[in-house]
Amino acid sequence: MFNEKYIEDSYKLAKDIYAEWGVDVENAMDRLAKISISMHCWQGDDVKGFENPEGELTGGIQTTGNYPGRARTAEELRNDLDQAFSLIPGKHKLNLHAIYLENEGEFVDRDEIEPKHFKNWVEWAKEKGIGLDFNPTLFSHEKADDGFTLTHPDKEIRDFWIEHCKRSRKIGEYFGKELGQTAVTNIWIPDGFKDNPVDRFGPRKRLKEALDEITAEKIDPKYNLDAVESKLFGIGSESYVAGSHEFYLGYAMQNDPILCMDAGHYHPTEVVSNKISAVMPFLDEILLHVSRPVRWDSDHVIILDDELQAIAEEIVRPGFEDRVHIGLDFFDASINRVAAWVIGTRNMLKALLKAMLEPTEKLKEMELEGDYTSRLALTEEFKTYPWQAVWNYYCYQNDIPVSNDYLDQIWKYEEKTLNNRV
Ligand SMILES: C[C@H](O)[C@H](O)[C@@H](O)C(=O)CO
Ligand SMILES: [Mn+2]
Repeated sequence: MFNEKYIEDSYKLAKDIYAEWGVDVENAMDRLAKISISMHCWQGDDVKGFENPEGELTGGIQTTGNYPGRARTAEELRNDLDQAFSLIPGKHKLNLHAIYLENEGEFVDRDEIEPKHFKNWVEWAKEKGIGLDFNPTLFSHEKADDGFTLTHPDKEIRDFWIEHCKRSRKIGEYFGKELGQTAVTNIWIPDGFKDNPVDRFGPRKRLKEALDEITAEKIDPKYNLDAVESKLFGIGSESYVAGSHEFYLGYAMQNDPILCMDAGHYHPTEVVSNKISAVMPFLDEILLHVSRPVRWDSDHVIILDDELQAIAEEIVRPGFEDRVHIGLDFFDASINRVAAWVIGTRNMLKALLKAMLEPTEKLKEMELEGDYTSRLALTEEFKTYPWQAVWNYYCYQNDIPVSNDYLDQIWKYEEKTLNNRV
């Protein structure tokens, strides 16, 4: 157990050190407490869901690893989520996919989903006092097996997926009404070509028309916000993806949906952190899928690396917390899945706190005066300022295990619960 005296003493020291720079650590902790991270359900079961868990994961995304203990039912997944949330400070949200419906033994196809299939999730979320977000699932289905959904040349298939997305928005609206927190319903489609297409325009035109039809019914943004997620390429769609960044940026600028940017969905030399300030002058709100691509869109658990820190800074420095919805998107089946959630979500929070402990206004002044030497010297120094003492205190105050102490709970849960799932 982390020593309480050590936590309190080091916090006091850190508080004084930051105060020298005019940084109020208590304000930073209050600011952090207001941020809700949307934790994704699909880390808990390798994106299998409960519609057809034996089915194959398609859409050009992949989980690798066979660590024991994957959740096999909604109840198991909720128990795992309870365990994860108990090790993360703050009140957060859960991001659900349509395939996480509860269909009471009956097959419910994607064009038939209704709010009632998610009522247990809503009851659970009410009990926990958390919000829910939603995603239609346009993969892992026979009607998506050829890699096309909303852009499909066959109108019947397109209509099937349009109906699925329409119903998904109504489920988002239901979440918003029931839980008193706006749900974000995010559309991601895998549609694309392995090799160079002749017609690049046709699928994009069909996608625009499909989105227009999906969003034709106005839903009060108090309850549901639509989001559209772009991608550069996927496995099997290396040459062309219809829903590219430019496509959805244009769509979001002309229409209501908010833009979703996933950290793994760009060329490896491009970073989402640098895109936030570029789109914010034009868009009211955005959604992020914070992920970690390693050589490809591999969806590794996010670590406290430079890009995660830069994303946090780009949210915090301009004060965009109310305009940027922070969602996580990673799925690693090679490690304890509850730990994956806890490590990734704690890292997102750490990065945000670290950014909140920066004397941004002073650094901006230096920049405006052209003193780039001080800017560089200080931004480097602040990297090793005692933010960790503040983070530890924040966890301690929230009654959440401090530092690696949370691992004890992970191992106990693994032994008592996860290891029994054979
Ligand atoms: C399961 C998610 O919807 C999926 O990861 C999507 O958000 C994505 O990023 C696909 O590459
Ligand atoms: Mn994503």
